[in-house]
Amino acid sequence: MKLPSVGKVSVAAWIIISWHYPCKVDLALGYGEGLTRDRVGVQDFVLLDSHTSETAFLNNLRKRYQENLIYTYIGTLLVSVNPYKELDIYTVTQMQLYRGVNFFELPPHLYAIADNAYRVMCSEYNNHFILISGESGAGKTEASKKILQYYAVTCPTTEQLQIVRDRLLLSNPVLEAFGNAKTLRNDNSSRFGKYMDIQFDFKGEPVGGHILSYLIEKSRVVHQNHGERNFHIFYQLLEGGDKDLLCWLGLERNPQKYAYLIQGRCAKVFSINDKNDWKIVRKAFSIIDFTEKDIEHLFGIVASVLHLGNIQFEEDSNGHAIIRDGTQIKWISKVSRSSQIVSILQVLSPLNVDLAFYARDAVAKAIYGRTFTWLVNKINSSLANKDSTRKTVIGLLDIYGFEVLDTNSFEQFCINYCNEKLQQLLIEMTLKAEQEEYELEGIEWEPIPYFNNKIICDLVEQKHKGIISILDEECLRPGEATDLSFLEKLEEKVGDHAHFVTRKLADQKTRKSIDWVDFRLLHYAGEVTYCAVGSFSLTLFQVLCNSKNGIIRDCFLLSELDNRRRPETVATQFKNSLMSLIEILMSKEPSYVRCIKPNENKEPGKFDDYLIRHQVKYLGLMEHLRVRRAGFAYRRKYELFLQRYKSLCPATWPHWHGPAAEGVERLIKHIGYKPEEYKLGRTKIFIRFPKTLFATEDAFEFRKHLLGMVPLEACWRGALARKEAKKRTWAVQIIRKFINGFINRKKPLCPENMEFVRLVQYNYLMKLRDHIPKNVLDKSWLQPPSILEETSEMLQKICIRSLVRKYCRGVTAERKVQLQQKVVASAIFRGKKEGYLQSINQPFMDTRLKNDVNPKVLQLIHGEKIKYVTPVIKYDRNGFKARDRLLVLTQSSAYVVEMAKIKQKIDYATLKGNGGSQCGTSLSNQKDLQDQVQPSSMPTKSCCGVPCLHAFWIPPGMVTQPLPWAAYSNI
Ligand SMILES: Nc1ncnc2c1ncn2[C@@H]1O[C@H](COP(=O)(O)OP(=O)(O)OP(=O)(O)O)[C@@H](O)[C@H]1O
Repeated sequence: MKLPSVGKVSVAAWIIISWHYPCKVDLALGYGEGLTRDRVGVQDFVLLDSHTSETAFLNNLRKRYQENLIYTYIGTLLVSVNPYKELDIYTVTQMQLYRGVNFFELPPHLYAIADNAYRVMCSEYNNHFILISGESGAGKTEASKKILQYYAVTCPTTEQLQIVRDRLLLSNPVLEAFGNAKTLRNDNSSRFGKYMDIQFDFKGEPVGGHILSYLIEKSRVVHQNHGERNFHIFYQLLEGGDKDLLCWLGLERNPQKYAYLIQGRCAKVFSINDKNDWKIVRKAFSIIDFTEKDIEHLFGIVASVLHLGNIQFEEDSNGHAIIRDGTQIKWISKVSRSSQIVSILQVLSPLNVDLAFYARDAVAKAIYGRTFTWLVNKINSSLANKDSTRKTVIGLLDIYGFEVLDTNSFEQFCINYCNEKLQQLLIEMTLKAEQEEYELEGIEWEPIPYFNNKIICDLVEQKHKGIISILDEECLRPGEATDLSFLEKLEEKVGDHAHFVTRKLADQKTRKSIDWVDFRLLHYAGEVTYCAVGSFSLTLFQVLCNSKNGIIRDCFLLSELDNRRRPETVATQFKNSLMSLIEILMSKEPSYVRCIKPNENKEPGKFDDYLIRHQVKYLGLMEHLRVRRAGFAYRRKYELFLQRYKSLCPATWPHWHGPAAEGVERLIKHIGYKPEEYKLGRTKIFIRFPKTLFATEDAFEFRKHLLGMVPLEACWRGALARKEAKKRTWAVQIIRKFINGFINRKKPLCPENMEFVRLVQYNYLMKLRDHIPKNVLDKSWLQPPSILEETSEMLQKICIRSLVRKYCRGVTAERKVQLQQKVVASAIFRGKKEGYLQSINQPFMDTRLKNDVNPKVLQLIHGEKIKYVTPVIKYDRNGFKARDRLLVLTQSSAYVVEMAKIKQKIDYATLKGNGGSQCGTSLSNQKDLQDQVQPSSMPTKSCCGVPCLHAFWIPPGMVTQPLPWAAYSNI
């Protein structure tokens, strides 16, 4: 299966395949006997018979290259020769093959390096980096992309993390569009340095990333050598951008119309499909979280740069530069939203024409350079993992290769200085560190000479005496600095350095090849002649600070101008960023990929002996091989070694009580290490061959399965990390849910507010429990939150009912009668009879009501004398009682009367008249009353055994006993 282009397709499908691929542990095969080992030459230079011979080295490399075996090891370092053709070795099947397999079991491959770093990271929980180096066109960027793909496909992941992984992958096409260009050496040459951290959580899932970029080659924006192009994005925009976009930007599709795009005379390149790449970049933007506004601003800037390049100046009568045609300026101010750029005119007008062109280019370079930095920052925020749990990282360093051009400017100086630093790092971390360690540990060792390029690094970076310091002084000192004054200073201060030459210092023969404004450095990789440098105008900077284009404004902060401190020059900034990069790398475990460019013509199958020999030499591969060959592949502190492998020997398992060194001795004796396979140092064991270590590791794996245990320390660390991570994740989730819930608290119950509402309900109910009213008179009630208003109302009703029931149950029969009378009295008199309120607390006297009731009232219904009046208790469908009617019994009939209506009549009849004076009025209305008093069916529900009619009040002297059922049967 072939990998689809990373820019286009999500890798989820590959992951599903690889997810189930089991770890290969095949003890029966043994190391070095794997079925898949290739047998062309030697796959590890350490096995080369004449390991000191450069020719033998090249022969092996060539032999393998011709068989399309582009990878060969030197121990754990991978040498890669650019095939310049598609090989069938980057498929998902290949990835699966390498996943979880010990390093030397399979033919050398990038995947083995990537997998090894990953597995060590997971088991030892430490940070790693893979340094990919080599000259321009050697295949560094391709290698780093392939490693990234490998992790994307083989690492465990969740659906949620799919986005992170896609962003990691898709950051590449965007960065390449803005940071890569066609050069003579490479059609897709990275014109910036890149260090990318891939962050993994404790489960080994890729959860985020971070990119550091180094010094983009800004000069390319305004000038390209013959056969080279500007950055890809310009051509992609013109070729792929739709009509409307180009129209809005004021651009034409034809790149020949733009001065900044045609200096190399190769706007169209056979190997590059700008249209297609544009589509990938556009899609990538949406995945890595760019808003339409960001994109609009970004292309506004790209277009402005093109318009800037087309501005032409001519001389006015005073010899000052004036702009020939204002069209470009109009477009610039429109698409970059920066009318301030127009005010460059004022800045430029006192300049002569040459300086005006120079200033125009300086603006273009500065805008582009800073926009690139903005772009990287933006990508970083989309890759950022906000979870603060500890993560381990694997860093991929793909930095521009050593470069020698016909004219080498300040940028080449920086690129080559960077390569010196990385070479120095390699020396420090391998050759030097290794040999020092043997000495320290008392291991017998014959030192291997190697060229230490520290002397060149010092020449460039030393404080006060180095080239960068001298450049800083010249740039920042008062008075006008010129290229020549800078060169003079260099000659004065570093003139006697063995790796520095100028025309003045050179011997007769060399002199001819160095110009008066040049200086030459003898780098570890070869000689390079540099010409002097220019600087950037502060006034132009000020203009750009005021732009309305968000990106331009972000890129040119006015605060930078306020800085009273001595400003840092670009060279010093670069030096400092390299220093911190080295620091970052030094704290991690290294893996190395050394890329070799096989020929200058990008031709597949062509192995240029001379060119490759040169690279083998300056990459220090022979020295590395010699150290590897004489040295030891692996070393470990006794304690750690014993801790890991003690289960392999009965004497050390489960505990060894003596000194760790002795324990290790017993252990390796038991396993059967041969004397030539190891050495015991003061604090560490040194194992010469990887195969010995891997055999031990496999035996350990096997043993683990036998014992049914898991790797204790990894498991323990994993468990701790998991626990901590779980706790944090839980806390974060709760807080997040709470905030979300609070925001959505007024919405109907939904997943967003569910937890919050439950929590609020719980808290309210708990509080309510402690504040519940204690008796029927207590009317207080805890104020509910708005989401609980309805519930609270219901609860309050239930509570009151329960209190009332409780109260009623406690009422004596006598009091009950009193209350019943009071209720009826209330229905009749409340609000209508003076002194009623005062009478509430007074118990009724036997005679009182009798006196109060006007006898005429009792004759209201059909003129009959009322024998019995009582509220009817009726149960509705929900079981609630209603007491809105009265049962009225006369001598001949029973009536159910709506209380409200009869009250009305009673008002007229009794209360107002209170003695019968008005009663005539009322009686004249007898017909009305008749309508309201209708016979009703009997209530069917019973609440106390008696059919459901309760006499609350029996007017004294009328009916003294509840009537038997039969008495009502005619209702
Ligand atoms: N493994 C590979 N398989 C096939 N082709 C490759 C491989 N590696 C590199 N190439 C080819 O070589 C070209 C140059 O490679 P790459 O861009 O990776 O070089 P580089 O070392 O990063 O150069 P620079 O320093 O200029 O960025 C690629 O565009 C590709 O065509």
